[in-house]
Amino acid sequence: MTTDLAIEAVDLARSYRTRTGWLKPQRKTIDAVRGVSLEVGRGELFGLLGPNGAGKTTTIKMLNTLLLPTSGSARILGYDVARQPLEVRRRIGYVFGGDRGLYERLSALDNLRYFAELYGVEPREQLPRIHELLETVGLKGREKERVEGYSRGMRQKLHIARGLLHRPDVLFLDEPSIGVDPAAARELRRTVADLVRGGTTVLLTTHYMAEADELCDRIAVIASGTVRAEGTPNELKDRVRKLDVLEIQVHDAVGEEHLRRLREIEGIERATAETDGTVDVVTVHALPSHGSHASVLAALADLRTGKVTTREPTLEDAYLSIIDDTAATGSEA
Ligand SMILES: Nc1ncnc2c1ncn2[C@@H]1O[C@H](COP(=O)(O)OP(=O)(O)OP(=O)(O)O)[C@@H](O)[C@H]1O
Repeated sequence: MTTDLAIEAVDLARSYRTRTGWLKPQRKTIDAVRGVSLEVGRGELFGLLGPNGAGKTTTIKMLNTLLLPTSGSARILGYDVARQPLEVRRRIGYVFGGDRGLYERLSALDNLRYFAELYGVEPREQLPRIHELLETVGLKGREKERVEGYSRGMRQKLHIARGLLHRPDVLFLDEPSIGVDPAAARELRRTVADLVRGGTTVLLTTHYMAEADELCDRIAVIASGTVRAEGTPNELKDRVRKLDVLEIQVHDAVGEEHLRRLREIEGIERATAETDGTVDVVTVHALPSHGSHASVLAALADLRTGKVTTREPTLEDAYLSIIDDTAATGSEA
């Protein structure tokens, strides 16, 4: 079967039926994914971003045949996920973040041997393939150690090696860098980029915007089960390029009232505050027409303010603006 598309989803939807309450159980339907359409070309690295509960994992589970869609359809390399699941499974790998799925008491080598057997890798091919993958993910030399002594980054690399044993054409990576330190996360990104250079198609979910910006060819932002925006990282950033982003350090606690005052200033589209433990940082997205910074500082006049900086909008700014629009149109679930 030949097609240029590695992943194609058309109006994919999935609802879950749950029961709430104990004495008087009530049935509830959750529409986790409500009509997602996506096209990912062969060899592309495609990112799926969205807040908690947006429907990313549910979408991935339908694409990798773990869940049947309630409606809509999807094809992987031309094979239908509902009607040809075995053809699909042979060609995909699935790596999810976290601690599940590895045997702690076994070495990395024995884990990979076990999974190679399970995935039906030819016995003669198993060891060479395992050593090649240990090299690819940077675990060579540590393969005889038990997984229980592995750091989180090493486990994630081992997960990736496991997902690649049967040479899948399409790899689903669900939050691969969750809980991984910055240096290990950088190495993981390098591994993923190398895979894509080698021709593997990757669908990645992540909550780390810098990671998505660095890695992804294209991104879909999903919220409340539907795609809210799609494009290259630069195209998404273009949505907020017209805005000035202002960051103000504040040495007192910033309250809701301050943010409300800021949002009332004409030309200010968004105001948020974050703390790094010692200092609060207020971030303001403003139209260039909003005038001087004086009005912003006036709204924070009762606080001790420090450095004020302006910077280029990032993918995170674009993402937050897309998610804000979703909330503003009242379409949150
Ligand atoms: N097995 C299930 N039974 C009932 N509801 C579920 C089930 N799995 C997911 N959901 C619900 O479906 C919605 C989408 O969940 P999903 O896990 O796909 O989101 P997500 O975007 O992957 O979130 P996160 O970033 O938190 O992993 C959520 O409201 C979630 O509570």
